[in-house]
Order: sequence, then structure tokens, then C-alpha cells
Amino acid sequence: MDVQIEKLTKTYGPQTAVNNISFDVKTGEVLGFLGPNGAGKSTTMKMITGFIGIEKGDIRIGGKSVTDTNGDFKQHIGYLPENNPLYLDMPIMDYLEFCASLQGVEKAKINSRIREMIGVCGLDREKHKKIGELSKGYRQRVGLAQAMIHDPEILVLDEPTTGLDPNQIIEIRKLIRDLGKEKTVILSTHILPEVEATCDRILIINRGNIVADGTPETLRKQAQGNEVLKLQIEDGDTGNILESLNALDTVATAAIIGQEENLFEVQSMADTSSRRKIFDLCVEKKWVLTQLTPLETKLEDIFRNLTLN
Ligand SMILES: Nc1ncnc2c1ncn2[C@@H]1O[C@H](COP(=O)(O)OP(=O)(O)OP(=O)(O)O)[C@@H](O)[C@H]1O
Repeated sequence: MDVQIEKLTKTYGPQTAVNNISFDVKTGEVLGFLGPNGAGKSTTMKMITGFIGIEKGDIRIGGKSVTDTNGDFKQHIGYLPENNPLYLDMPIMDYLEFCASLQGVEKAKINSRIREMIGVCGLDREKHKKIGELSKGYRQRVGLAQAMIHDPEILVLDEPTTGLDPNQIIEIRKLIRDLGKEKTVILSTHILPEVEATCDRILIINRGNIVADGTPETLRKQAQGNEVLKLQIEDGDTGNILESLNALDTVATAAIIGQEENLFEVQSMADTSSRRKIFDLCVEKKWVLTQLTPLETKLEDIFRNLTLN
């Protein structure tokens, strides 16, 4: 089920938390929502899930404006809110049963759904405890279980892996990827490797504005511009190698970055690649090319450049 966000705005007093943003998320897509603290991620997620009202703009769920649906759209959405508010006095099983009936799961299916979620979220060992007796990571697992209990078509997860141990992080990321094949998933996170591990697409938001939208690969390409290669060439004189590299017609600059190990960094001219020419040069000169690595701009650098203002 597709989600379309159209010119969405939310202000708190004099502050614009979300500023006229538009984007679509399609079925079978996992969208990672990134941004520094206070950027507007949770506010946007709260509007998508109907947790807070829309001030300006519109949200379409499966093509229908949420303002036309009397709140019916909420049955299609599973939501893990930030801070994961839970009823601490309730036993896990009762809480999940309560969530399932609130979400309209058929009575006959409630027990099997609960069992499934207990398994998927790794809650088996703790399932007879009250929520208030659980550690932080287990409370997060209960939050995830309640978000998925009604098998919604759209999942909105605000920092889903917060507080989880490394084993569970890997399992939950895999689960999100699997769910994302058939469902529409929007997740926010501050963990950049998480985005690469789980998301098809990244949206970076800063001060309420979208500052980047694309796959990790496209964002890298946009930020990177020209090809940059790290080389190690053995069996040749460092000065000679540098001169020959600089003489290649695709090379903009070549520099020595490790004199003793014969390490070089080569930047190519715009829209060209020097890889093949470097390889041919080494063959011609009988030099041994022991390393040729494209240097990618890190997602961290892209994020910092776009959000440091
Ligand atoms: N109920 C509220 N009343 C007043 N201001 C609010 C309210 N909720 C959010 N804000 C403000 O709106 C801005 C966006 O907040 P939001 O929680 O959406 O950010 P976020 O991107 O989720 O941040 P974080 O990564 O820290 O969770 C912040 O400046 C915040 O202080």
C-alpha cells in the first residue's frame, strides 16, 4: 500500500517542525528517515500514523486522503512510536492480546498472532513477565510486536533498534528487510550503518526540510562527483610512477599518500574512469598493481555535509 506525503507542514508556536515536505513511499520499499535531533522525523511519523493532526498538506494512504477516511486508514498502519510507551503493569501476553483486539484482529486468530509475534521478536523467555519488569531491549521488542500484531500493510517505526543487543539488532534488521519486500516500511534511525543494512532509499531531513532523497548509491554518487582511486604499485620508482599517472589523459590529479609502500591517490577527470588506463600502464611498465580501490564517500560525510547548518 503506497503512502504519499503532499506538502506537509506542522508548526509548534513560532517553530516550523515540518516545512512543506513531499515524498512517496511505495509497496515493497523500506524508506530510511534520517536527520539530526529535532529535524522533524518523529513529527512527520506522528502525522502519517494519525497520532497528531495534519496542519497543512495531505497524506494519501493507498491513494485515499487520510482526511476523507474517518480514521479507517489506521488499520493499515503499524506504529512503533519514539520512547515506545507501554502499560507497565500489564503482562506481555495480556498487552499483546489487548493490542490485537484494538487493531481488529479476528478473535479466533489472536492467539496464533501473539505466538507468532512472541517468536519473531524473541520474547519467548520473558513472555510471562509484566512489561514493567522487562529490560529496555525487551520493552522495545514488545513495542515491535504490538506494531506488527495485526499484520499491517504499512509499518512506521521510530528508531526500531534502540536498546536492542547486537544479536537482536541483526534479527530485527533482517525482519524489517523481509517485511519490506511486501509491505511499505518507513523507519527513522540515527544509526547510519542501519540505513545501509535495511533501507532501499534514504530521506534526509534537516530543520523540517528534505535535503536528500535517493538510494545510498545515488546519494554517494551525487556527493562524490569524480572517481577517486587508492593505488599501490610495486616494483617501480615512486617518482616515475607518479609522473606516469599524472600523464594519463583521464587523470586530474595523482598524489603520493604513502612513500614507503608506494601508495597513491588518483582523482579522475569528470565523467571518466582511470581504472583500465592504470591497469594498462602497469602492464606496459611491468609494475605490479597490488591495490586498486575506489574510495567512496561515506554516508556519515554526506549526512554531515547536508545537516551541519
Ligand atoms: N509537542 C511539541 N511541542 C512543541 N514543540 C515540539 C513538539 N513536538 C516536537 N516539537 C519540536 O519540533 C521539532 C521536531 O521534533 P521531532 O521530535 O519531530 O524531531 P526528530 O527529528 O524526531 O528528533 P530526534 O532525532 O531527536 O527524535 C523539535 O524542535 C521539537 O522541539
